Amino acid sequence: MDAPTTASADNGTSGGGSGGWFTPRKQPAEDAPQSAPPAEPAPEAAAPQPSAAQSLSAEPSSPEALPADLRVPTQRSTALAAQPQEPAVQSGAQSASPDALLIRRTMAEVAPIADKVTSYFYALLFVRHPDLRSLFPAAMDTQRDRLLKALLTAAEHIDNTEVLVAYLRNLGRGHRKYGTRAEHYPAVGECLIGALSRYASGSWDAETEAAWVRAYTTISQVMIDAAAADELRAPAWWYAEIVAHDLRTPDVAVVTVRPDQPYPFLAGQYTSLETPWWPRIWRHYSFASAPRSDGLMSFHVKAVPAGWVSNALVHRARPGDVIRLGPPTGSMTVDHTTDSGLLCLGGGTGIAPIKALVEDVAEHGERRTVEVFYGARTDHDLYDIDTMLRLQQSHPWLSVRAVIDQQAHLQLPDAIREYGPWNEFDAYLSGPPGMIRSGVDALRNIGIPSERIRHDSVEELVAIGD
Ligand SMILES: NC(=O)C1=CN([C@@H]2O[C@H](COP(=O)(O)OP(=O)(O)OC[C@H]3O[C@@H](n4cnc5c(N)ncnc54)[C@H](O)[C@@H]3O)[C@@H](O)[C@H]2O)C=CC1
Repeated sequence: MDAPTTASADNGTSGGGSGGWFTPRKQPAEDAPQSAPPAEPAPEAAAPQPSAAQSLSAEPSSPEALPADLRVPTQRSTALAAQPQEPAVQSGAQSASPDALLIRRTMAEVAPIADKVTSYFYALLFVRHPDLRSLFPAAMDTQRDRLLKALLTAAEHIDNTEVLVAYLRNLGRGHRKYGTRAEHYPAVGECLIGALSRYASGSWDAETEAAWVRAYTTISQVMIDAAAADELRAPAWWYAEIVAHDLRTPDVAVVTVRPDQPYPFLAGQYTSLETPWWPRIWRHYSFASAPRSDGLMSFHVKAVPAGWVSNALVHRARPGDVIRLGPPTGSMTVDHTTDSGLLCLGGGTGIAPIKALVEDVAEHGERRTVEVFYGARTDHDLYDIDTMLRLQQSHPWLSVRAVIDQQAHLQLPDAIREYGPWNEFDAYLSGPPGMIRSGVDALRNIGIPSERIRHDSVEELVAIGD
């Protein structure tokens, strides 16, 4: 996710109130590409929405989802769902706004029946707007619980304008690859309110509805504006040809691709990826290398049980196949304005972005200490250890330690306690959700402040599989 930016009332958020329900203030270009859905099923491997450790306890965001699919990092300060008569975003720390309170009341009522609300929402959407069905994947299973979960989190963080706006801009940009257009937003908003009003009937009233309309109008306007601005500078998606496919273990492949046009990204970021075999199903993968002069990019993919995309990438994809990539996103990137050491924990395929970060430091010619702990269940699972050791040989500032659960009888986060001190280090964590959680705890316990701990969203990591 892009760094949060402060938004003013005019910052693309002032579409509410007039012109009917959720009527966007301005339309992006009419010829937006036709393709995939304004929603995305769960990710498989890489991890969206890098966030500082303080957002662990909450539900950080998914960069790809429905317009109302809001998962935002935790800090709270301001009001997105603005005061009545004042639909724009507010700034400054303050207690919950009246709209936020109304929205949370709705969410509290629907939380126990989230499944019903979600089903009803999609039923409404597809019955009233059958043309939108083709924007979603054929199988909606993984989509089903995303929206409500996201809304619950948005309700929780509705007053956190800064983070929410940054998140929504990212979401708006990310939606371009689905073929989402400005005119789709009112349809989603009306069906969302239709579903909420039906299932939150105990607390629903005109005031509550007005609060939701304001909030959704604001949300959709930020996304629409961001998509329109992005259209001026970047394609909605990139085609990328697979140029190498290296099966490192029976279920882990390193897949190297060549995008059809320049693809700017930063080491530590991730993208969304769609295979030709599962149209409109996008999954997130971290880039496994820093940007290269030849433009090639690679991903480490582990086939997970019932993972459609991951299994296709590992077992079916071959050089010559063409995939699609969404825009790069994520902020688990190296801060080159400091010379602090980097403490990096990579668990399993989580080593992918860590390798990219190491390459990034090397390219910047910095001689910062970089300490990598690479965790795996068995030594066979250390599929990229040779690459990491080669990097260690070339760079005296880099040290790589393998932590094998079976041999060490401890997991990655425990291992770092035996080294250090780490209090002068910036920490980067990449791997399974359990590792991120316990890693953050371990790092905090050894004195690394939260704001110096970076990782992708645990929320997204939890939602693994197809
Ligand atoms: N940017 C990111 O954060 C990325 C995350 N991933 C995620 O990494 C995971 C990789 O899966 P696998 O290779 O199967 O890894 P895995 O499940 O085999 O775990 C790898 C290592 O992480 C540590 N670990 C795992 N669970 C832990 C826990 N609960 N507490 C403490 N340490 C734990 C252990 O040292 C283990 O050997 C996937 O969930 C994938 O989504 C992958 C790429 C990038």
